[in-house]
Amino acid sequence: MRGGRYIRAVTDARFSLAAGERLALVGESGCGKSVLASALLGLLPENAETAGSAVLSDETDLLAADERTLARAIRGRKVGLVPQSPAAHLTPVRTVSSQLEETVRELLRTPRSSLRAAAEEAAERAAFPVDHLDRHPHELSGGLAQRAATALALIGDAPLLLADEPTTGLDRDLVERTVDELARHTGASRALLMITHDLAAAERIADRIAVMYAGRIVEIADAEDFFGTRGPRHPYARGLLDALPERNFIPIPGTPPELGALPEGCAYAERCPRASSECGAQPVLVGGVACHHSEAGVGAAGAEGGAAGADGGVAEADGGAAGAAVGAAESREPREPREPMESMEAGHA
Ligand SMILES: Nc1ncnc2c1ncn2[C@@H]1O[C@H](COP(=O)(O)OP(=O)(O)OP(=O)(O)O)[C@@H](O)[C@H]1O
Ligand code: NI
Repeated sequence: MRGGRYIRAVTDARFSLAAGERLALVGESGCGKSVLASALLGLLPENAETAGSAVLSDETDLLAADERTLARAIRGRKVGLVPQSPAAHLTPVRTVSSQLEETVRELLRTPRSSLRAAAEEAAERAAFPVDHLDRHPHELSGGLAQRAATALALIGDAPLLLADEPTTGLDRDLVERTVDELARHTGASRALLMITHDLAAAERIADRIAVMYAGRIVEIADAEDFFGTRGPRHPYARGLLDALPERNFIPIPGTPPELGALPEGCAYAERCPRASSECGAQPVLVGGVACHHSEAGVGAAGAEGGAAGADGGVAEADGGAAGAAVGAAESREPREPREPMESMEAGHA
């Protein structure tokens, strides 16, 4: 960071993503979600450092790839990005058609004479109205700009879509429409990593939920369990759900810690109703939760603390071995459900 400060924006992020799976990464502002996404796309600033790996099923390591490989072979082709702010992502001075045509030409090598038809096809895929193709981004509503950006993200037929806050600033109706459209574009063989602080949007779309706090994934769970009767197991995740207006509407007291001044132990301890002296030691993610006092969940009493593996293969399949990953299938063929994992860590210098 400026002034020579070094912060670890993301630490020990471990997860897998199977072909066609939809994972929502949730957490409060500033917890490191976008840094994680940027790391996967090779879009971190020059002075950022990463460690570990993020491996696709064809063994491409997103963290090891150089800029040339990222630009030529990965972005758009293996990982499609649905941006946070479509209006800012689209080029203001060019029509939607010309931007689609350019991407079609680049990614699909479509001959000049067929570009317009290919752009129309790309538009239709994302439900962008063809009669708006000759408009400039500022002439579009928020929803249509989002569809234009989604159309661009889908052109390369990448097996993984990465959407960073795709619903920011949209009203509830539009949030639901956007999320449903993302669901339509993913799930068969195309996986989705959706970053959001909107838990309702996450619930609507995700198969699994990863909760991030102060740069770490503190819980990863099947969405059904997380939002259902079992509920979240990490006190922070529980707090997030309890804070929802449609649930208990009880905000979590306090604020997240500065990433530059994290405690040695659990970063949530100072806000946590369950904190004890044990929390001075960093809890590791075991069985899908990183907490010394994790909630056992309904009907599973006793899966406390260090009861590693009390939950069998729930947590990230690799049983807590160091390693994280994004695996997404390369082809449309069905794949085995879980990809191997490697570890990943990203920090800002
Ligand atoms: N380019 C950068 N240089 C220095 N620090 C950065 C940079 N980008 C992000 N950070 C820091 O990394 C931390 C994580 O930021 P990040 O943008 O990933 O949060 P986020 O979870 O995506 O939040 P939001 O929900 O607000 O988008 C923050 O403390 C932020 O200040
Ligand atoms: Ni962000």
